[in-house]
Amino acid sequence: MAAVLRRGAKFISFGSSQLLPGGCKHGRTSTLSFFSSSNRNSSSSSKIKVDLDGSTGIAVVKFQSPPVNSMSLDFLTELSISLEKLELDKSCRGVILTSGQPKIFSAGLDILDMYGKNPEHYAEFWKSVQDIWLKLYSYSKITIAGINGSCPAGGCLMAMTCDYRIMADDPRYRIGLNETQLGIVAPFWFMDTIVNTVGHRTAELSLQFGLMYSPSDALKIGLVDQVVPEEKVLSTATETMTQFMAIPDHAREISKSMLRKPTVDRLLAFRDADTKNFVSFISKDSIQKSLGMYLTMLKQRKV
Ligand SMILES: CC/C=C\C/C=C\CCCC/C=C/C(=O)SCCNC(=O)CCNC(=O)[C@H](O)C(C)(C)COP(=O)(O)OP(=O)(O)OC[C@H]1O[C@@H](n2cnc3c(N)ncnc32)[C@H](O)[C@@H]1OP(=O)(O)O
Repeated sequence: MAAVLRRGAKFISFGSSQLLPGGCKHGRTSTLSFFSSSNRNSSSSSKIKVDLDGSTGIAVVKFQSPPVNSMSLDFLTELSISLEKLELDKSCRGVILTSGQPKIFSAGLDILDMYGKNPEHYAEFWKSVQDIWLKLYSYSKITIAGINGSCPAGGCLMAMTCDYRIMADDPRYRIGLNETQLGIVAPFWFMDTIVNTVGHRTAELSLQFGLMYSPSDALKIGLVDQVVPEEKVLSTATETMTQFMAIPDHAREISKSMLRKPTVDRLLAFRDADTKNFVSFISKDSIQKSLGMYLTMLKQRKV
């Protein structure tokens, strides 16, 4: 624990907030590529690229929203549509979520969607966050996160919805639910998800301190399942997918659903109340002030 906190102390501090170790800067343009082979089915919206290999049944869903794949309303909407199409596509049996941006899996929820907007926008944004979680946590197909970069807060939540997590072995990368570091509180279903992933005691420490883990520490607590060299993330995800695919789909699917249904049902039962809570919490002057300071710090932090 002390070791984890010491590592955490390397984060840049600003008031009560801390940042992930930086150093990487990103271009804001991206190049889209298309496959022509008849066995491959590629589609690309502006933020999500889908490459479905019909011969294996594996779809790679790549986030390509520079600079940091933050989960904006547009990002979430495009991802939701892509996942829905793949779920309906009988030729797809499994989905690998990964990033096309260097050093970042996803920077989590887009803070700009939670700052300086009106309550209607906050409600629409929050419903889209709930929607992507509900979709992924109850996704019938196999999901594997190929975590090829840092993965704070909402990024970590998205990775935790997957059936298996493989993280790149780069000590600069971090993963975790760091909400308390921003002065905000992870909602109950974020908490349920981490409890289901690492167990109650580890989740308590993790959530209260807003801990961000290196790949090796994340492996120790079971937040990720495997750590491999970065260049092997995708091939390892494909190999792992093949192992999942060896299990009869219906048996695997029903097992997943039985294990996750109580958690999914809890959000479904309180979805409207959760949206109201979010809107009222995020609209508070004190929270807006914290987020504003955090954004300023993010923008000023040039190394
Ligand atoms: C009782 C409770 C009831 C209800 C609940 C209520 C509310 C709370 C729930 C909210 C749950 C929140 C979940 C979240 O996901 S919040 C987001 C958390 N994310 C972070 O803290 C990550 C912040 N970012 C970083 O640490 C670094 O950017 C990162 C990812 C390590 C990358 O570092 P680096 O490569 O050096 O890149 P920069 O820092 O220079 O960033 C480039 C550029 O991107 C902007 N940016 C970064 N992250 C975000 C973000 N999450 N949203 C929006 N914009 C982001 C950054 O400002 C830079 O912008 P610039 O214009 O300067 O280029």
